[in-house]
Amino acid sequence: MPYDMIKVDTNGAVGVITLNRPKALNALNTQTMNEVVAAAQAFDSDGKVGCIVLTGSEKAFAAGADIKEMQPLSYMDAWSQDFFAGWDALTRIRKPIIAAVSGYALGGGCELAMICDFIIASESAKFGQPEITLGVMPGMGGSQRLTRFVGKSKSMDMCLTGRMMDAEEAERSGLVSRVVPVSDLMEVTLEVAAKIAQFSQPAVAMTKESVNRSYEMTMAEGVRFERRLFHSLFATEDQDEGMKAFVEKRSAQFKNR
Ligand SMILES: CC(C)(O)CC(=O)SCCNC(=O)CCNC(=O)[C@H](O)C(C)(C)COP(=O)(O)OP(=O)(O)OC[C@H]1O[C@@H](n2cnc3c(N)ncnc32)[C@H](O)[C@@H]1OP(=O)(O)O
Repeated sequence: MPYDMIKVDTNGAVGVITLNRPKALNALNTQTMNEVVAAAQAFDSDGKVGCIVLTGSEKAFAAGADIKEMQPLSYMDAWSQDFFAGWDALTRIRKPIIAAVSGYALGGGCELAMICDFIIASESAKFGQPEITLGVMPGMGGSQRLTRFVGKSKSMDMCLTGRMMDAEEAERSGLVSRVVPVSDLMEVTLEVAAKIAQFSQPAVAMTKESVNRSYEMTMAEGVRFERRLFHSLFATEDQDEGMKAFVEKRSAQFKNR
């Protein structure tokens, strides 16, 4: 599929999706959404890809949903299209998606980064949910995901004032997993993604599923769910290979089966 709003590439076993609307600071319109989802689905079904990276530019990961596209919408337009529901498809991608964020990650940009499995930020990253300044509110999951990441108090502060959080505050609050210098962002993120991609794909996918389920289940249900997935991995050749390789003091050669 030809892409206009994104660039798609691979780096070894890592699939890389780069938002590419620099003049609009990677504002997320419907076409961008459709292309990101299509590219992520293609990587998800490509057996040679073990991990996906989603990134933007140095100035902006994404400055939000495209305000110029949204501005003329009526309630009926938004409701009948179930506007933004298309992004939910990303939550069904089974391979890990890492967001590599530099510059602005605002509104839908912050929400898109949070849909990913974890966020690596550069020192220039700025996160925010400024929808309140536009007379609306987060609509791509921000009020829910941000609250789970940073807690009620800070989430209320961010969503109700529209203020931005810098990378240092985002790391301290648990929104991002690590902060690196701007010039190192892609190198570090690709290294992290390549490390994940070398592991058994079924084990990685089930680990992702299990961590994500912790948001939706009670502790007791979640622990039972984890244990069932753990048991099922003993049906894979990779469990046999991984443990045999440890005992034999050699590197495991996973076959993703
Ligand atoms: C998904 C939901 C439901 O949660 C909703 C949302 O995401 S609403 C959008 C939330 N985002 C914002 O409100 C941020 C809007 N942008 C800005 O405040 C500023 O652009 C900035 C602070 C990020 C950067 O400022 P500056 O460096 O001065 O650049 P600008 O000249 O403002 O922008 C350059 C260029 O990009 C266009 N742009 C920026 N953001 C958006 C956007 N979200 N939608 C559409 N277009 C955007 C901006 O209009 C400029 O283009 P031109 O007007 O020069 O053609």
